[in-house]
Amino acid sequence: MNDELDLNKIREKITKLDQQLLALFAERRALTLNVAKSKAKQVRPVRDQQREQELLIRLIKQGKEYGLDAHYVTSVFQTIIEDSVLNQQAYLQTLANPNLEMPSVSVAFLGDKGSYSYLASHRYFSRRAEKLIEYGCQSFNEIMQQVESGHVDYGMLPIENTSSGSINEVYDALQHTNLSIVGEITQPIEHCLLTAVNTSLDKIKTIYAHGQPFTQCSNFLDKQGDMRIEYCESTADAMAKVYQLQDPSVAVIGSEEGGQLYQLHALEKSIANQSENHSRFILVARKPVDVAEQIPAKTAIILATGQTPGALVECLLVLKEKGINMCKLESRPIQGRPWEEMFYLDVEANIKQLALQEAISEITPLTNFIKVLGCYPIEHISPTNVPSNAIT
Ligand SMILES: C=C(O[C@@H]1C=C(C(=O)O)C=C[C@H]1O)C(=O)O
Repeated sequence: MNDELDLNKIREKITKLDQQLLALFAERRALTLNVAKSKAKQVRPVRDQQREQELLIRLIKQGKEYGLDAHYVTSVFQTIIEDSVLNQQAYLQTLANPNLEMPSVSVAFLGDKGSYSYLASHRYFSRRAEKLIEYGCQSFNEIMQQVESGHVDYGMLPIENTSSGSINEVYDALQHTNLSIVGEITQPIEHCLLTAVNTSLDKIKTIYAHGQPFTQCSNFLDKQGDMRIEYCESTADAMAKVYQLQDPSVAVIGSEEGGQLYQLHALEKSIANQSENHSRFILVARKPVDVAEQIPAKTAIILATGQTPGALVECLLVLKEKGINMCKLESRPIQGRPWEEMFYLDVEANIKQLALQEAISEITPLTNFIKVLGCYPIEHISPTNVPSNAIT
């Protein structure tokens, strides 16, 4: 056969090219680490969106010469840049906190292998530690206790989801802990219906899952008619159970990636109510971290105001006056004090910034209680857009 159309030969060439691409990705990554070292010396911000935009416009133009679509080139390079920025941030964080540089770290999370918290932990530490010691827990309180007692270094806790909202249990646990928030990560949640054996949707009679995925897939479940629902402590527990049963009438809601660890396969994909389904996780530790000046930071604060009219507004006005952006406001009841609320605020500022320190000093007398829960690098990298005339 003509060599050009010999499938095995073509695939061999593709395999070789892919390997070369990987080597080039790694070489680029190493160069961007040198960029981070240079920025550390000059105290320049990690992100330079003007440089990113120039680079994207040039690549789109060059891509067109190779017959490559502008959207394809943009999305590939946005992913590469996101990795480069996050890697530089992780490097600068270890410079600012030399004690964080450890060959192995231990992390407690909800569930076992395959849970969304497990996937988030692995993704978070893939840039930060060579070895991850996993500690699966049965509840959020157990995670907190494991970190508080020094049994593990970190705890990974889901705090909000784009479709089901805030995770109240975690907010409540934060009221009673001395742990600090030291990091965050946003994990795409891609719910699938997974089964252990070959089967079809009409045969499924029982679904195992954690409460959160149930809420997030309510539209899909409503359409399925009569199905028994078995609530589990975690997605990983649910997956282990379904693997053990090897039954064509049972299924579990979980990620395809997590399911692979239990030899489960997807019967239905993308079953969440919202197609863009993400969970934000926070990482807690016994000691706070310093956030390097070159990195955008977020500070989490909890406070309780008196029952006077406008007390919260007064606090928020201080932030406005200091030019500090609040990116989240959540309220939760205070146990034992009916109708009183604890407010959780996330602000886009570093606790080392004078403006935030002054704001906290001015807010304190307006409150009955105030505590900084932690200051940590913003892990979300919004992609730099290119002008539409560069694409067309
Ligand atoms: C590598 C740099 O840092 C960041 C990452 C970039 C990249 O990966 O190309 C570009 C600009 C910066 O946002 C740089 O400043 O050159």
